Amino acid sequence: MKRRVPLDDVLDELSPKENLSARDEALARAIAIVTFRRLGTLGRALNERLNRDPKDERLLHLLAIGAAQILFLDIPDHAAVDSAVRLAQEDPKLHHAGGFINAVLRRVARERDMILGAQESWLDTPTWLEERWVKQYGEALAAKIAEAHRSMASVDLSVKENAKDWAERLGGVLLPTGSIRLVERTAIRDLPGFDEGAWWVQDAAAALPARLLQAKPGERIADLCAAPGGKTAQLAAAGAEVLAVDRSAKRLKRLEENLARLDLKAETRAIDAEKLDEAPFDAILLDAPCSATGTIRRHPDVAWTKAEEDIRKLAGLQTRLLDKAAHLLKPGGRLVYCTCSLEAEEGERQATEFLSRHPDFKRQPISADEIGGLAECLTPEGDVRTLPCYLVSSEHERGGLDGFFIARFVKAA
Ligand SMILES: C[S@@+](CC[C@H](N)C(=O)[O-])C[C@H]1O[C@@H](n2cnc3c(N)ncnc32)[C@H](O)[C@@H]1O
Repeated sequence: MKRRVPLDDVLDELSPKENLSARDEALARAIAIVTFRRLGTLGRALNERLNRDPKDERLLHLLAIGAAQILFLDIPDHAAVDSAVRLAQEDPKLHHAGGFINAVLRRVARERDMILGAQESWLDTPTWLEERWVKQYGEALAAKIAEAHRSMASVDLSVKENAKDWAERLGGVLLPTGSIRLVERTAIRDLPGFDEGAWWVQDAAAALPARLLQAKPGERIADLCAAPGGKTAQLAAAGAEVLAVDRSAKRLKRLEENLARLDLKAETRAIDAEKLDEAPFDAILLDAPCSATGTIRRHPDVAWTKAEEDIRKLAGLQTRLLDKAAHLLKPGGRLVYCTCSLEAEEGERQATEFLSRHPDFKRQPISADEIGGLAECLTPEGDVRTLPCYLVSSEHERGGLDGFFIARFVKAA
C-alpha cells in the first residue's frame, strides 16, 4: 500500500523467495485480500480497542491481519492470535509486544458480534472514491456499489461453444449474457474442460466488449491491449484473424499460453500500441489500461493503492490510444472501447470527447438484446455501464458484475 504496488505483483515477487507451498500461498493471498477488502472496518475496530496509538506501523499491520482472520476468515481465533504473536516475537523491534497483541486480538474475538453488527456502507471505501461515486451515480446507487465491494466476486466462465451443456456439466448457472457462473467455489484447474481448453475464466461483464464487436470469420481485427487474452480468445473463437498487441512482453507470454491451452490462434506483437504501424483493420477492440476501480471486488487493494492523479494520467493515455485506434481502422470499420473502471473520465467522458474529436465516427448504440436483456446496464446514449451491484441473484451466494464501460463506434464508409 505504501509503495502503491498491486497486491498480485507483490505476491508474485514474494512467493518464490519465501518458498511457500501452494496452500500457504493461497492462505497468504486470502488474508491479504480480506484485509484490504475490510480495511476501514478493521481500522475502526482496532482503534476503538487500543488505548494508545501504537507507534510502530508493523504492529498495526500485525493487528490488522490478525483481526481480519478472526472476523472474516474461517480460521480458529487461537490460530490467528498465535500467528500474530509469533510474527511479533520474530521481529527484534516487536518481540516485547506479544502480550499486547494477544490482549487486543482476544478482545476483537470476544466482541466480534458487536463489530460486525455495526457496519456502515462506506466504512471500507476511501473518501476520495466515495465522493466520486456519489457525484457520478447518486447517493443510493453509490452506496450499493460500496456494499457490493464487501463480497467476493463470483467466478464466471466464457465457453468456446455449447454454453448450456457446459453450464450443466459444471453445475453452474447460464447467465442471460451467455457466460457461465460457477455456484460453488472449486479449484479451477480440476474442473472438467480445463485441460481440453473448452472454457476460460472471464467475468460476465468482461465478456461483453468482444461480443459487441460482432467479429465475423476471416475479419482482420486488432486487440490493442490484449493480455492476458480473455477478449482475444473470444475474437479468435469467432473465427477472426486477430492481431493481439500488448506493451508488456511478459503479459503477452501469458496470453500465448492461455491461447495454446484453448487451442486458439492469434498473431501477437509486444509493442506500445501508440507505435503500431499496420494496414487498416476491419474492426478494433480497445480494452484500455485504466484505474481498474470496476474490479475492486476481485482486487480490493485497488481502492487503497490507486490515487486520483492515476485517473488523470490514465485518461490521457486512453485518449491517445483511442485516437490511434481511429487511425488504424478501415472506413466503415467498428471500434469497441472499454475500461474496467467506474470513473467517468475513463468511460462516459472518453466516449463523448472521442466523438467530438472525430466527426467521421458515429456511436453505434447497443441494445438490451445484445447484452442478455440487462436494460439497467444501458446509458441513455446507448453505451454499456455495468456495476458490481448489478446481476445479483438470490439463487447463488455470490453475484454482481465487474464495473465496465463499453461504447461502440463506426467509422464513416
Ligand atoms: C485491461 S488490460 C487488458 C485485458 C485484456 N484485454 C483481456 O481481456 O484479457 C490492459 C493491458 O494494456 C496493456 N497496455 C498498457 N498500455 C499499453 C500500450 N500503450 N500499448 C499496448 N498495451 C498497453 C497492459 O500491459 C495490459 O495488459
